[in-house]
Amino acid sequence: MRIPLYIEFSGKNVLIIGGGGVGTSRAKKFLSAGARVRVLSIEFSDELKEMDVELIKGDARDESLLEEHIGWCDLVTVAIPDTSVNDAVVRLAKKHRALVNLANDAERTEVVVPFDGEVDGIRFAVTTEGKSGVVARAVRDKFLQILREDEELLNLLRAMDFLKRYMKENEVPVNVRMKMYFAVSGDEEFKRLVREGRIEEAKEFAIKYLREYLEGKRDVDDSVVKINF
Ligand SMILES: C[C@@]1(CC(=O)O)c2cc3[nH]c(cc4nc(cc5[nH]c(cc(n2)[C@H]1CCC(=O)O)[C@@](C)(CC(=O)O)[C@@H]5CCC(=O)O)C(CC(=O)O)=C4CCC(=O)O)c(CCC(=O)O)c3CC(=O)O
Ligand SMILES: NC(=O)C1=CN([C@@H]2O[C@H](COP(=O)(O)OP(=O)(O)OC[C@H]3O[C@@H](n4cnc5c(N)ncnc54)[C@H](O)[C@@H]3O)[C@@H](O)[C@H]2O)C=CC1
Repeated sequence: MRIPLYIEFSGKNVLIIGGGGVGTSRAKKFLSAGARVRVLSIEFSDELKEMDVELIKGDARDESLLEEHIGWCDLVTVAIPDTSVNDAVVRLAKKHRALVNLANDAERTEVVVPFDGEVDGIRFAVTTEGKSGVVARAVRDKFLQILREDEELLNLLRAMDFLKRYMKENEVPVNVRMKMYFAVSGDEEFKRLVREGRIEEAKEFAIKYLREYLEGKRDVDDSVVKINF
């Protein structure tokens, strides 16, 4: 089963097999994340020729060539119509401990490159695992619209991010931090300030709440904490 992860790609080596439309879009994505990108292909798109990527002219059916470049990479993407090279890619990637993305075989791919979106620091990724890119795109757009219209949620993120940083900087112990996240975010006064977009006041309220708790002026029941690690 595949699980979602956000992985730092800067400094990682990515090999893309196939320099057509799909290979070019993958190259852009990994390059913008700071990866070193190498494209192995018979032909290259004009766009790729202008990009900061290494172009290796060759046929992926040549196994020694394939192994040389798979040995270099952390992740290999197959973006050619011919699925017959997939077996060799999967085998060599296993040998050299590289991750495999098969853009030409959604069922078999180890890594999925999802449709992703971001609104003011909230990131999400959507995949139908190959059932339909059109639908995954529509879901992505729907999520974007929902988040953009939810000013309250975006304000809550700003206030909660501030509270977390404040407590970590001030070395508030983790059990108290966990308690505060749930207690403060569930407090009616805090919620009202967030709803009304009064972020600075919400931040001040959160710090005051924390101080009162630490000074024993406020009692918070352990049951407010919704998760226990
Ligand atoms: C498994 C996966 C590969 C992976 O993980 O790498 C995969 C596989 C395949 N896609 C196909 C087709 C389409 N792909 C798109 C678009 C995108 N597809 C992407 C990801 C993924 N595509 C992964 C899972 C995503 C999921 O399913 O949820 C995006 C996000 C990222 C990217 O490609 O860089 C990119 C967004 C670009 C953007 O946002 O601009 C569109 C629509 C469109 O462009 O709107 C269509 C046509 C319509 C359709 O098919 O619905 C085909 C069939 C080819 C054939 O029939 O031969 C296969 C192969 C197969 O199914 O085996
Ligand atoms: N978003 C996705 O994940 C999508 C995936 N696909 C899949 O990706 C495949 C590639 O799509 P496009 O980039 O549009 O095709 P394309 O035909 O534009 O590009 C293919 C590239 O691969 C190169 N190539 C072909 N055989 C090769 C070999 N043996 N060794 C080295 N290079 C070789 C060609 O020179 C060309 O540059 C499609 O056949 C389809 O299966 C298609 C659409 C979307």
